[in-house]
Amino acid sequence: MDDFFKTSAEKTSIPKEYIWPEEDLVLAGEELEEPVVDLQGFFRGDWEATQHAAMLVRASCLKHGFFQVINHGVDSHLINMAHYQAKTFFKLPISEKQKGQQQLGSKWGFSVAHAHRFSTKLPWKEMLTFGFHHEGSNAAVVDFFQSFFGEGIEETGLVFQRYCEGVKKLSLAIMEILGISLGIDKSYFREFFQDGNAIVRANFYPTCPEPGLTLGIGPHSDPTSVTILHQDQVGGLEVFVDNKWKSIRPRHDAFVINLGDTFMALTNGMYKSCLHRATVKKHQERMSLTYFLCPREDKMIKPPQDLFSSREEKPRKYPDFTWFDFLRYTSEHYRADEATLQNFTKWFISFNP
Ligand SMILES: C=C1C[C@]23C[C@H]1CC[C@H]2[C@]1(C)CCC[C@@](C)(C(=O)O)[C@H]1[C@@H]3C(=O)O
Ligand SMILES: O=C(O)CCC(=O)C(=O)O
Ligand SMILES: [Fe+2]
Repeated sequence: MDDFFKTSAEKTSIPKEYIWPEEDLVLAGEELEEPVVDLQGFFRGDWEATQHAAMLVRASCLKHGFFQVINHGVDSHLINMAHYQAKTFFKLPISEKQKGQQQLGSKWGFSVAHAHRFSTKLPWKEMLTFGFHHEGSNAAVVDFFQSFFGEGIEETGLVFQRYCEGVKKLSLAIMEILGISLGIDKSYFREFFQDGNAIVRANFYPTCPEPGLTLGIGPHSDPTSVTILHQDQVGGLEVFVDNKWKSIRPRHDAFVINLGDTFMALTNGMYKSCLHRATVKKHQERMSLTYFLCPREDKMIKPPQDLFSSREEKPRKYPDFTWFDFLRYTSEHYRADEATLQNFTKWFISFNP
């Protein structure tokens, strides 16, 4: 592990714990031609533009669960400030960052490579993770930063508090568009997530002496509902479509949206959760900010009536479960990969026949 903290010039190779199997390292061939969905018309209340946006969202969610949004309503200055604060945090001495070290059994705080949880296929990244409640106190994020890292980090907390409030609004707008795209009541999913929360994470991917042997994050779909991600201009995010890894060209004006397993279950498998990974680079470090939208923990994950029928053509694909059950599975029993929902379903049914 000590190697991780050396400067890139000092490193000649990477520790074996960071080396991924060859099948996970197959290079991306081309860029994904995913739709960029313009939300301006939706926010203005323009019916035709909203239908067009919903149609693009539907096509990409039926296929792979990935799209980008522009004119998303989150202030670009606020996004820049959030990146700046996150970068400033990751550049602190390791001893400062470790003051708020993620503890075993907790999701929150600073962690390097999940090294306290896993011992192989470690991701080449540092993370800072905290929670954000949609209906929580408007000082909760500031409180998190102060209690984990002490005084002097208030500005970072304030910026992230405002950033989360902006992204929360976007997340609920996306829920409305997803509802429209599925032909159900447009407020159905917005209301479902209104009292939800988010796992918020800044990912920092340092430069790597052997980028061809490791990954910033391995192939997985997010177990959460919808992920709203903002990345810098370096690039590294890749999505698995048509049996190939495809790279995503970063757009500063866009948020990346990818569906997670919980949303797939909420649509009875109709919309796909997106299989993705992140690569790292030899000479460029990279950063991304992720907002993993989650329902309230006791909410039942069950598709709305229109998306299944008791007759043969649309049977239920997953059991009724709560987000609490699924979250516990992915934090205590299973490291998220491409088959999380499938394996959770088997595991859950074996305990709840
Ligand atoms: C519920 C969660 C588990 C993870 C953090 C949130 C949402 C996404 C999950 C994760 C990012 C998927 C890939 C594997 C993982 C271990 C990671 O590399 O960070 C996952 C997260 C986690 O368990 O911390
Ligand atoms: O950094 C990225 O582009 C991807 C991050 C990611 O997939 C995750 O944090 O779940
Ligand atoms: Fe992810």
